[in-house]
Amino acid sequence: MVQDAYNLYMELWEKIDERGIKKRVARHLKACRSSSEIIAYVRSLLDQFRLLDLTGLPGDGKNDAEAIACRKRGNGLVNPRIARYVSAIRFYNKSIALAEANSAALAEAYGNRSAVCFALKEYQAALDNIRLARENPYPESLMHLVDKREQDCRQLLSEVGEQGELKDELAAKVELSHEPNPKIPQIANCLELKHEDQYGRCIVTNRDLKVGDVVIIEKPHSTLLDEELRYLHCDYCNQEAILSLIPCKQCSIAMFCSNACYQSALDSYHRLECPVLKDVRLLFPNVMVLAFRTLAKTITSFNNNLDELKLFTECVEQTSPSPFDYDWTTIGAKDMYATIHSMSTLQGKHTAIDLLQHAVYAIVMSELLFGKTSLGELCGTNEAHRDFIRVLALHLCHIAPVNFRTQDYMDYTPKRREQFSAKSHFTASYPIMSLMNHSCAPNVDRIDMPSSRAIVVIRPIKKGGQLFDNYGMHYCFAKRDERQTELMDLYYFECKCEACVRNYTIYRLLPTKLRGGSFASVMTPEIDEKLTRHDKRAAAAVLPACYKFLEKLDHLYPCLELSAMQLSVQRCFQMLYSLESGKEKYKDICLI
Ligand SMILES: C[S@@+](CC[C@H](N)C(=O)[O-])C[C@H]1O[C@@H](n2cnc3c(N)ncnc32)[C@H](O)[C@@H]1O
Repeated sequence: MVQDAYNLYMELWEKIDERGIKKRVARHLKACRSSSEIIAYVRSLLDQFRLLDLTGLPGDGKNDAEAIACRKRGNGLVNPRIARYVSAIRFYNKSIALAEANSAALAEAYGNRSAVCFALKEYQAALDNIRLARENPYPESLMHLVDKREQDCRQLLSEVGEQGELKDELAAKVELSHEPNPKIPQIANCLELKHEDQYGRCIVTNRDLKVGDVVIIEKPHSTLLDEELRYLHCDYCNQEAILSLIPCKQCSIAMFCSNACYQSALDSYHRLECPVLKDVRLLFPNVMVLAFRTLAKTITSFNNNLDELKLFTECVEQTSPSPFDYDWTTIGAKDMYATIHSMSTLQGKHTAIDLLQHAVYAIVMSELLFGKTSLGELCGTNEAHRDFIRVLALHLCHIAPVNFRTQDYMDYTPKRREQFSAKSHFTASYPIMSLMNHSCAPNVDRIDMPSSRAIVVIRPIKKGGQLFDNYGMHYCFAKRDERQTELMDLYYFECKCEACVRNYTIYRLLPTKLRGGSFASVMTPEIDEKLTRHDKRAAAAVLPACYKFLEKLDHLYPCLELSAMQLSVQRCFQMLYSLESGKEKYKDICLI
């Protein structure tokens, strides 16, 4: 088993340290005039210490024996005395992912999933799984069980009728609060891009914005599903699909909610990444896996024409376009990539050690692509092409940690007081939103939705003011020194936001500034109790009053009441708009 890419880079750094050549290596890296030189130098160091050995990687592939073992683990959980059906389905899904295409192991895994669907009263899903089982060599000896189940499903469906998903009338669509920009319909027309010496590019408003205004609703360029959800959600659209996931025919990693999603993934990135996805997941943290997927998607969108892609990236680097320069009503995949390629890379600000780390990552990614995917054949012995891929990988490794973000969904957590809680869903790249700079006391918040993200104003912003996002370092939850160190380490800037300049205190120590029960008059104990019970109607009803509170009392900022209200608003957003696990509906049938 080889070590992950982080440990590989650490080992390289230790060897450099042992040899007493740290300073020399750092000087050399900082003096490199191009990414190509950095890559060549780091490669020579890896070779010198004989560290780059990827032969021990497990690789990927179908494995019937493992598939059968997983199915048996699932079977252990469907015993009526245990009745952990949802956990069982996770094992069946893993079994489906691992089983050889067109095998009895695959057929049986579908067959067993159909049994659990039946137990969960999901009769249509049970029939779909029975069809999938029959499309594969399902054992004749067990066929009578499936026949009987099929008959029962049809009978029960004809009795109860097909139960369409209950449409949630409260899950209203989030909409922009102002006219959309005609060329960039995902943003309000009042937003403009500016450049300021202190921040670089930033987004400002040309009109007053009030609390509750939704000003951006953006779809991601690329996403990467959280590892824990691999056997529960679709790898392409990220939706929960526990009863209907189908496997990639080649790898044991990606599962999809439909053939349409499978095909879309293949056409945009999965065909190229498929042979190495398991290794890449093993070797890299999520943001870097998304950098890798972005690389695969980009090569694919240029139809593997590396010369054209090279010319294109050179042109983007010379002209430095911003996402505001494109007409998004007609934008194609290539220009879409330009909006990623021109994201902030912190060019020139990297420390030598970061350059070393990212170069190691880029080299490992490229080696996997050359060694195990069709890109090896495509590049052949063309060293210029290989060099270009390494350089492009390095560029994306610089972009990813600064710009790619994770977003949440609401998982069903029956053991907690609040039955749903936010859990990591996927990592995503958003070209427009990533132009927002950070403040430890942000004036906007994010609404995570199933396949997009919205930006909503949480403090009034005057005409000409900048929209400030929060990069995970909020003054309520971390002290100034801690925030500043973190922001410098990750994003290379010294934060001079109002919370840093005025040294706002953390949440627990914030002063209360309202006399009487003004906060409690909006967020009454009764409403709070309803929110705890996940009452969406209550969340929708209380939001306008929360906005009014934040708008009217902003002059008292910072204080406990305003921060508490911002937290309540975030809680309402999650309840109303985030993807919510459907597992709750099985709570009376089984243990989740
Ligand atoms: C995601 S980008 C934001 C957009 C960026 N300004 C640009 O030009 O593309 C993050 C980078 O913006 C800069 N930045 C963000 N917030 C900042 C702040 N409060 N002060 C100074 N620079 C900031 C830092 O260089 C940071 O690494």
